[in-house]
Amino acid sequence: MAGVIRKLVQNPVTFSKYLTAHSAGINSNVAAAQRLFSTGAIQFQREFVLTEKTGSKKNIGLITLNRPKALNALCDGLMKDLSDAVDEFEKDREIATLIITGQGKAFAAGADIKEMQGLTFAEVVTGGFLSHWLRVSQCRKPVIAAVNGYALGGGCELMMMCDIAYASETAKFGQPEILIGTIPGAGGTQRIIKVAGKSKAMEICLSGNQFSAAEAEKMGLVSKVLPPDQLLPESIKLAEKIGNNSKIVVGLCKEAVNRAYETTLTEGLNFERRIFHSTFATEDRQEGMSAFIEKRPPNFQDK
Ligand SMILES: CCCCCCC/C=C/C(=O)SCCNC(=O)CCNC(=O)[C@H](O)C(C)(C)COP(=O)(O)OP(=O)(O)OC[C@H]1O[C@@H](n2cnc3c(N)ncnc32)[C@H](O)[C@@H]1OP(=O)(O)O
Repeated sequence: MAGVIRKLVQNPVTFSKYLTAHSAGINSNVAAAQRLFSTGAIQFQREFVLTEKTGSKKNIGLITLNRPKALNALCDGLMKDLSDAVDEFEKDREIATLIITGQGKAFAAGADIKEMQGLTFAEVVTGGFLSHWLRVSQCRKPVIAAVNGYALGGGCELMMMCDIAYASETAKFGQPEILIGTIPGAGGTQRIIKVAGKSKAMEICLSGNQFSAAEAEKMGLVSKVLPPDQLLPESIKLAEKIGNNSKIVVGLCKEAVNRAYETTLTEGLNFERRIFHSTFATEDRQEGMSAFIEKRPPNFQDK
């Protein structure tokens, strides 16, 4: 029974037809499927994105961009699915850390050129184009990009929206928009410069040249380069390490680090001090320090 339902839910269209067809009939199957969803035993498989709870405590939300035939080109549907998946894991109190990776030989080969090709200025200005794109950068929980292959254009920008990036030795990066008559539109001209400086940012954005994972690591775009078979296990290990800390304090720490992007050093230092003070209002700060003194591991309650 569970096997049948598992197959059905892996295809949302089939599943929704199934639910309709059986609404008046074999309701026990429907109820069983709903039970599996509600216990989290099965995650809803969207058209362009797979989600899975992983790690030894099942507290890591793994999101896999799943449009491999088009090298995970970021069409509107995929970005909507990605945004929904981030919503799902952000709401789930058990999930500590998110990981985004790609199916096949690409992380993402950029925005969908076929979808953009016919658009006019009026359509992109008035049509809410890019409206789903901010979701990853607005996630309160830490997000790790596990870059398995091409991260080009919007794919490189998506990686930079994440908090930490690990890359496979085979990954390729670049902002090739200039080669197709446009410019990066989701942070490429703004975020590379913060880590790599003006000369590198200009070189990357004006030439459209691809660069290797080793170069990305050297310029600080990714923090670790790994053999392909180690990419996901090492990303999960890092996500679990982060997940062992207090969720509330991790969220505050992420906010403080991100503030450095947006503000002056003096304002950033003031903000950091206030956030530091605010951790003293949490039970987890008390627990962490007590655990150290009592020479035992902390038992954080996310309070
Ligand atoms: C919805 C929000 C939009 C936000 C916009 C934000 C601003 C961002 C702009 C961009 O990202 S512009 C796109 C930048 N990316 C590129 O220019 C890369 C394009 N792809 C390539 O250069 C090559 O595909 C490759 C990555 C170097 C790989 O080459 P390879 O020879 O190995 O494979 P292909 O045969 O070229 O590709 C396979 C398959 O995938 C389709 N495809 C690849 N990239 C895209 C893409 N960006 N958009 C749409 N489709 C893509 C490619 O067309 C092939 O499919 P078929 O044509 O054979 O059906």
